[in-house]
Amino acid sequence: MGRKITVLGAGAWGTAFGQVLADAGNDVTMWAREPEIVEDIRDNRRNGVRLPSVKKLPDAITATGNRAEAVKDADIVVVAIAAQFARVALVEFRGLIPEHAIVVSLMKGIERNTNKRMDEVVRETLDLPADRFAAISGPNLSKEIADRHPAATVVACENIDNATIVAEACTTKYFKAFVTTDVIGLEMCGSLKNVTALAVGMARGAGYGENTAAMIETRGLAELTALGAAAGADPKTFFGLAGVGDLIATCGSPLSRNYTFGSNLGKGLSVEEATKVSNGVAEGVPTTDAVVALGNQLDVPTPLAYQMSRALNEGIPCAEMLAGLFGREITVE
Ligand SMILES: NC(=O)C1=CN([C@@H]2O[C@H](COP(=O)(O)OP(=O)(O)OC[C@H]3O[C@@H](n4cnc5c(N)ncnc54)[C@H](OP(=O)(O)O)[C@@H]3O)[C@@H](O)[C@H]2O)C=CC1
Ligand SMILES: O=C(CO)COP(=O)(O)O
Repeated sequence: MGRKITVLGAGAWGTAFGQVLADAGNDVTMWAREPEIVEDIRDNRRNGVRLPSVKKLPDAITATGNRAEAVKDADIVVVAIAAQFARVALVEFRGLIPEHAIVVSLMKGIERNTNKRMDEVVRETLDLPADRFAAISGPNLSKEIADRHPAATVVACENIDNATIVAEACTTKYFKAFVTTDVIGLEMCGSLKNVTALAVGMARGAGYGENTAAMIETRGLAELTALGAAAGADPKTFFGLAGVGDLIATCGSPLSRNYTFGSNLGKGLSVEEATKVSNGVAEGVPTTDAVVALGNQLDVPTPLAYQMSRALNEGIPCAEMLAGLFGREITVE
């Protein structure tokens, strides 16, 4: 049975996921703050600004810039806003979202200054009980999914029945959703892999090859697993689609904004220059410092995030960033 689903944020992933939801038989309303994007989706079934590769979105997608109208009677509300702006954007929806609706986050980031995950930010801002919050994360490069290439993802909710409702709502012939109750694990995977992708991109941009990339990915995985476990996640989550799976996709593709941002740094661009040429939000950039802070808070070493933070804040070159990953002492892997 098709549901009424609203997507807040018509960026690349919000729009591509809206298409998945429409393909799965749901009625989809996109909310965007820019009138040009609303009009383009509503009148032309296009999002020429954020997802130009899709020439025609499904007829079951419409758009509005009116918040109350967007979420009225929604069964599911999907949030796909740049993580650092989630709080400020969502506060405007407080009290508007129907009492029964499940709220789903697609976002992959940790909030700067509070060091909070998106499940914490969304629930706090909307005053939402845990059983009505779900997160979706996995190897989901938006352009490939918009092209309907086969892919899979994971839906996490403390209430497995609600995770299943969301998974069913986004299942199509080409998009497969698995479920879990490990919300913290899923959030940590999605956010922290972006820091690793920045570092791998930087190494690639600097001209380093497979050994270097494999070293960063493996050490990155160990770091995000340790931090995730300390935050309360199930370590097994890090070895599934949302962990290793997303690391492989994000660290291996120029379609990733984080990888590309890092690659531009590795080629010698400054953070300002890399930001200017970035095609959408590179969540790893603000998340890196939040990961270092979270590591300090939880007493977990985060050498990769720390060195990446030096690259972003102090402009250290890639060779120095990588040299700083390891001490002189020989340790057990
Ligand atoms: N692209 C991908 O492949 C994937 C992305 N994700 C995650 O999904 C999230 C969204 O990514 P994506 O859609 O690709 O990013 P984009 O950069 O394409 O879009 C970001 C969206 O956030 C909106 N936004 C930013 N600031 C505000 C604000 N103050 N108020 C309201 N809306 C705001 C933007 O609106 P505006 O256009 O007005 O600026 C835009 O709709 C990120 O956390 C990302 O990590 C997860 C999986 C895959
Ligand atoms: O999360 C993603 C793929 O799963 C998208 O990565 P980027 O945000 O780096 O583009």
